[in-house]
Amino acid sequence: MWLPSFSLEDKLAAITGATKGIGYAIAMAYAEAGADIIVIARTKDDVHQVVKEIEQLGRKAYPVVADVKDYQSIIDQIEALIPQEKSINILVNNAGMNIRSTALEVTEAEWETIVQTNMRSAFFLSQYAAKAMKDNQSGKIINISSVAGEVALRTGVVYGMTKSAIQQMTKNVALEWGPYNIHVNAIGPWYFPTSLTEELLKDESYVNDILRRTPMNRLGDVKELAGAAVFLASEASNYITGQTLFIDGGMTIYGF
Ligand SMILES: NC(=O)C1=CN([C@@H]2O[C@H](COP(=O)(O)OP(=O)(O)OC[C@H]3O[C@@H](n4cnc5c(N)ncnc54)[C@H](O)[C@@H]3O)[C@@H](O)[C@H]2O)C=CC1
Ligand SMILES: C[C@H](O)[C@@H]1OC(=O)[C@H](O)[C@@H]1O
Repeated sequence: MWLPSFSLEDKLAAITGATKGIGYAIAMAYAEAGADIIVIARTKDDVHQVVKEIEQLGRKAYPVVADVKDYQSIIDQIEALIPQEKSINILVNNAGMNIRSTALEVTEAEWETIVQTNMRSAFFLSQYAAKAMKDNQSGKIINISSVAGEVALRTGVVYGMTKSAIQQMTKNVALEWGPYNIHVNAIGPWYFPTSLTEELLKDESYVNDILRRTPMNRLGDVKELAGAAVFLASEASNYITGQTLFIDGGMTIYGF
């Protein structure tokens, strides 16, 4: 057999921000690939709606209603919810947000919100998941970064800093946890229509600016990102760790 397995059968995946946009696409693709899902987001009704959709696929789903800034609440809910004999096999640190202030305008409050949401939560949830993965000598962590972690965007210095940090964290913990067979990778999207980008993408001239920087001359579709997320969660990526895979229509290689 040469074709590796892309199946997530019998795996338990925890996904932050799993009720909308990229996180929702990943959650549904993982369920279709056979995984049970811990659905983590802030809005109770949204979380329970996604739980229902996953159960309709024949998978188990566990609702965790929390703000990732309060990552301890997430850990406590997971500990209370999942059966003793189960533990997280896959963690997707997806939840993220941006406040698009210029560097001269950024406030400390904005800094704290962006840093705690995008960076601190990802590290401490990774640390929590990795402890069980180390015992199992197996695990997959996928961090959702952004092209903003690789190149300068006009959409906020603090956001870009957190995404660069996510890419560096991916490398560092991949180095430390490689001996435990824990694979840690990141995905760096360019623009995908979601609620995070909805307002921006209503501006035709802004979209034209995006397309001028995009060799494929179009925005992404979250379904095109879900496939890479399944690959990085499956056995098919078992010798890949510490990498950031840019899913960007070619944007990060566009020189001139
Ligand atoms: N949509 C895009 O064009 C791009 C998105 N990204 C990244 O992809 C990830 C997902 O973004 P989208 O799906 O576009 O956003 P979205 O806003 O459509 O969905 C984000 C999800 O995360 C949840 N979330 C946000 N802050 C949270 C918090 N503090 N606690 C718990 N849940 C929280 C939201 O409720 C939602 O379910 C983010 O990390 C973002 O930085 C990166 C590059 C481009
Ligand atoms: C590509 C960026 O990550 C994108 O830019 C924004 O303004 C949004 O915050 C998205 O994350």
